[in-house]
Amino acid sequence: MLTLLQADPTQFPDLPAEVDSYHELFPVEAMPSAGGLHKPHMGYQASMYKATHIKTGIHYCLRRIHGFRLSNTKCMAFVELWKKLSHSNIVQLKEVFTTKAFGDNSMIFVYDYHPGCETLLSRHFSPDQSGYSDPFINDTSTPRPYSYQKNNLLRHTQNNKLPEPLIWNYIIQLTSALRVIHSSALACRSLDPTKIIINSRNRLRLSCLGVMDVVMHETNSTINHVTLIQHYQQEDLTSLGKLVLALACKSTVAVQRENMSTALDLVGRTYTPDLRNLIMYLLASQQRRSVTDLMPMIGARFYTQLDLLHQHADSLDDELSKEVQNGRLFRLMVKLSMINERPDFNMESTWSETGDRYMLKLFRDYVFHQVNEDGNPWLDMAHVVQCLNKLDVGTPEKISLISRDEQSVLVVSYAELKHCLEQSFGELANSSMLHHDLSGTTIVPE
Ligand SMILES: Nc1ncnc2c1ncn2[C@@H]1O[C@H](COP(=O)(O)OP(=O)(O)OP(=O)(O)O)[C@@H](O)[C@H]1O
Repeated sequence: MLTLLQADPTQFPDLPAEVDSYHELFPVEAMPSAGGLHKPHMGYQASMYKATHIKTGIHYCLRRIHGFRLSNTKCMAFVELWKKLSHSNIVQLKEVFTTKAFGDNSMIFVYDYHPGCETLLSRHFSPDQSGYSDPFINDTSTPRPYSYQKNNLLRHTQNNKLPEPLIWNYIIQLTSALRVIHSSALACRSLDPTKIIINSRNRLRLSCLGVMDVVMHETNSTINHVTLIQHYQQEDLTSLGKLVLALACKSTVAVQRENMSTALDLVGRTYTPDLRNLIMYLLASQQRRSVTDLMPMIGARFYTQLDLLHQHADSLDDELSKEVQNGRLFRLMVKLSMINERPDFNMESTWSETGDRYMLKLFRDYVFHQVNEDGNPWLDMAHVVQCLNKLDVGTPEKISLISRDEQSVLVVSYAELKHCLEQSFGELANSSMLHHDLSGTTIVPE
């Protein structure tokens, strides 16, 4: 449903009808009020839109960096690397281009669209979650007493403690993404709770990938970014440590330098030593760290995660197999409906009422228009499903089809009915201009 949302032109008069190969733009987040500015994003204003690809109809997420001129195309090498990177915990980058469609020079990053996601910040650190609002937050000049910070953090951790298995679940997903990113000689550079999206099943995805490489390359073109990658990768690991610490304390205040040791104490008291050790390792920025060193720390929790994923995949398989059956019956019903009571075909007004088609018409009555002894409608889904399945298979079982005036009875097998259906649909398909079925595959009339 979310993918079908369309913007109301009166509400968003400034939205262009088309941007490069995309149309039907819809702001993913509230647009700033008239005269207001979008939030700054590494020095640039940024906004997010859902959009539809004009040719394929596929939905994408466009991240627009306002007022950005690309004068150096060297950074596009990073874009190519990001485009090739595919992983279940990252939002796939599709393409990057510049556009004047918004009336300025904008840079557009096109990503896969994941409907119904929110950011990790809004899931776990939103201001309306009890205990998050910090009375000092709006007045940075007011000194924050140490005891206040400590008590506040204590209150947070005790009242809003996230279950430890959930935190390890996040760690496994995030390290999994970092592992492929770092092994592709790239760095995430935006590992913070506003740039990680999460769906209702706790699947995390790193978003905004590649933006820093383009924007920072541009503003700092003298620096050789390739030589800095290792440095950025180390920063990713520090950011991961901060993120896990913030999650464990359920507070972004925990990662402020002056609160860190209190926060680590709290983690030690609230969670297993393994979690604290992992955070300590990640925050030890004076030593060289690697994402692969985290694997032994995760240990057997990995198997738990794998088992949960397999269970989920099994339940999806079950659901999918039901849908496959539904699809099969749906196609059968479409064929029947296309034949039954067709007003005319090849100038023949009685085509659907004679021969094979007459039997199919009586069969339609037999399946869908049964009545009970009192003449009232008899609505039995199991009867419908059973009949359609027998028709699809073409069983030798015979049924009696009664004419509407009840003057004649035709005894016919499902195999014969199936033959009638295929013959009649074949005639229709042969004379239609488009020899395609509803799934887009060519119909070869039998
Ligand atoms: N690929 C995506 N598919 C669907 N929704 C997304 C996608 N990427 C981000 N979003 C959603 O778009 C919204 C805005 O994302 P954005 O990255 O701008 O976060 P933000 O919290 O507004 O951070 P910032 O203030 O730094 O821009 C968020 O609600 C996020 O859940």
